[in-house]
Amino acid sequence: MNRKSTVKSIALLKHFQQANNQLAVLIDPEDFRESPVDFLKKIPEETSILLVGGSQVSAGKTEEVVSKLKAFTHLPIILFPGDYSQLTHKADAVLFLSLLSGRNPEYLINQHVKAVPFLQTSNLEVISTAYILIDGGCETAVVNISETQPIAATDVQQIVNTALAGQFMGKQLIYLEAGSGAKNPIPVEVISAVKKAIQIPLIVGGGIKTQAQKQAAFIAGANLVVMGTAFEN
Ligand SMILES: CC(C)=CCC/C(C)=C/CC/C(C)=C/CC/C(C)=C/COP(=O)(O)OP(=O)(O)O
Ligand SMILES: O=P(O)(O)OC[C@@H](O)CO
Ligand SMILES: [Mg+2]
Repeated sequence: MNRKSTVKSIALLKHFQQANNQLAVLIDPEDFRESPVDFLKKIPEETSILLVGGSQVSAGKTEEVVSKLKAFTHLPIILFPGDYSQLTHKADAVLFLSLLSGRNPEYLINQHVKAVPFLQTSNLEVISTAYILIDGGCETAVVNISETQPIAATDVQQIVNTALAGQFMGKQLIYLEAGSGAKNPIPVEVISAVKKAIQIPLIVGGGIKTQAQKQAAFIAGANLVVMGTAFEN
């Protein structure tokens, strides 16, 4: 497969820091039933990262899907876990998400403590990520699972302050999330305000379905755009 397979040779955080206009495709292990070969053929040629994770995934599913994909692609696979039980040695890295928009200690710190015994036995690259949920105009899985509220898309000050708080805490990435299948993606005004304020790479995802929406997110300052639902069957 003629993709950007060179990415794997450098640490993935470095890749985020150095590259712009990157596309990551999100695979929800719980819903992944097609052949990995067909899936890899269908996603855009420009895809440089595969994210694997879901808000609720049954035991063993993530490892099974990562192994299947690994057999057919050199693209780096980064876990995007809704729960520490999704961790697997078969992936290359994990977004160590802390849900900073919410006030639920389980998703701010407790999942992380529970992940440590696994991580101590693993070579997974751990990428500390400030995960910020913005209202995308509909109910989303992350809101339901985490029992937290998203920040209103109009509250740009609170979003910027949350992102900067994450940076000051030492997070290595900011992820602005409208929620999987969101009606409204993160507004470009929000992306550019956050981008202007922070010095670390910015990931944007949720509700991005078209080339135009993806391009708008890049122009506003997203280093990496995540698309999932658009490529689900
Ligand atoms: C630190 C470790 C090991 C895990 C992080 C645990 C935390 C803090 C998670 C943040 C909250 C959360 C539940 C995130 C889920 C992110 C995700 C994979 C969303 C994708 O959602 P889908 O499962 O595709 O949604 P649908 O149900 O709509 O398909
Ligand atoms: O499924 P979509 O809406 O593309 O969202 C991708 C990702 O940001 C969800 O966590
Ligand atoms: Mg899903």
